[in-house]
Amino acid sequence: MKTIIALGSNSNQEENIFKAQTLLKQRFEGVKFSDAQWTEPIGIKSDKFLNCIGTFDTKLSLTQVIQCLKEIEQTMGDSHENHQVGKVLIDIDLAQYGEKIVKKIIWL
Ligand SMILES: Nc1nc2c(c(=O)[nH]1)N=C(CO)CN2
Repeated sequence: MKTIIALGSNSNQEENIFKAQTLLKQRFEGVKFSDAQWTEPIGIKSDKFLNCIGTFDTKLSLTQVIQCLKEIEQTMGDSHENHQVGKVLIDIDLAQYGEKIVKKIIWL
């Protein structure tokens, strides 16, 4: 299934986006990334976000893809506690799975 994901970080941004891209390449063969772009934080007071989009083709189900993205976030140390204080180490959202829009990307 053709899949679109959105990556974002507002803390140690360049390093965290790079690390997430590396982990995603290990999990999803052939994943391609857009250039990363700096964006103003939306909905929270924080440092700027570094955002990018990833696309890949997968045989995994929608639930499995979401689970896999969550595991990568956790591996990188992202947590609810950090989010509560406005710190997003890494956010990897499933935006589109096949024809299904799973989540609107707010910063686009
Ligand atoms: N510009 C921008 N703003 C955000 C983003 C994001 O990725 N980019 N993610 C959020 C939730 O994690 C909240 N606000």
